[in-house]
Amino acid sequence: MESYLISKDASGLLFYTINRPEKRNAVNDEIMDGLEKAISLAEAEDVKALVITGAGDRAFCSGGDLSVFHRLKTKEEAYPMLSKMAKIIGKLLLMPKPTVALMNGVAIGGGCEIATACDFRLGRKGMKAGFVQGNLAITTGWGGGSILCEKFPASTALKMLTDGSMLSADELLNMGYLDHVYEGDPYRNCTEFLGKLLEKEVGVLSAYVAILRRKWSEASLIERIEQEAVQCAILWGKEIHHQKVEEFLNKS
Ligand SMILES: CC[C@H](C(=O)O)C(=O)SCCNC(=O)CCNC(=O)[C@H](O)C(C)(C)COP(=O)(O)OP(=O)(O)OC[C@H]1O[C@@H](n2cnc3c(N)ncnc32)[C@H](O)[C@@H]1OP(=O)(O)O
Repeated sequence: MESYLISKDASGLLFYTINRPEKRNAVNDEIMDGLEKAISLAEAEDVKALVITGAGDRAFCSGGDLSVFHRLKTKEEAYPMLSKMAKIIGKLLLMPKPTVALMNGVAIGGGCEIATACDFRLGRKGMKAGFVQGNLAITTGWGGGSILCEKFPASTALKMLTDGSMLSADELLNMGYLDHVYEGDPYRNCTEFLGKLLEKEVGVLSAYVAILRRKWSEASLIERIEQEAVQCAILWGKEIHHQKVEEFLNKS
């Protein structure tokens, strides 16, 4: 089974689907590479927006694949992985087309970081999301913390990050993290939410998103994302982090 799927519909939407439902769509190197490929493909003239989603109805993305990444013990071993995904999420953040996180299920840790980098976030009724990294004695490491602090009020962002709790779809909607909560077919709900955006010329969409991208570039957001990866790698190398990951893997 392909670990990710890339498809394009007639209305100009490019879909990137994380296809590892048996691992709650956890991110490994292949998923990172697939996301980078989808971001590149979305630059095509006929693409109006990039939609990121997950296979199945249990999880959007459960973050980094702990069964793989827990082998990374030191900050020197963790940094290349963190920096690789931080760079890809930086490309997602600044890509010249609108982006949508179609959150078909739970989003955890790095899964929230991917969603936060998108322009719009749609959540399936009943889904939950949480920046749980603090519970694993690390911080976000793929840029999600820096982007959250850029896009949301400081207290909202800091509470989400330091709390490390799973928040319900209604809570996420009320705080403005989700733009819409949907029931039923994800594709239909996504196209209905985008609505008249899909009638606009690509040049208009690109010009509008450029206003946001320019703001974030001038705020040195890419540099801040890189610093976040460096900081996460330092915490990653500490013993307490490895103990917390072992606890999760032993639970499983
Ligand atoms: C790389 C760091 C990155 C960052 O911060 O930058 C991070 O993302 S750190 C955070 C990492 N993610 C997590 O801690 C989430 C761990 N997973 C869970 O809490 C649950 O699995 C959940 C809530 C996603 C789904 O719970 P549910 O009860 O529906 O399923 P199971 O827990 O039974 O899991 C099914 C199956 O999937 C495997 N699984 C789930 N998440 C991950 C993961 N992140 N990495 C690796 N494997 C994962 C789980 O082990 C089960 O596998 P099985 O072989 O069936 O035992």
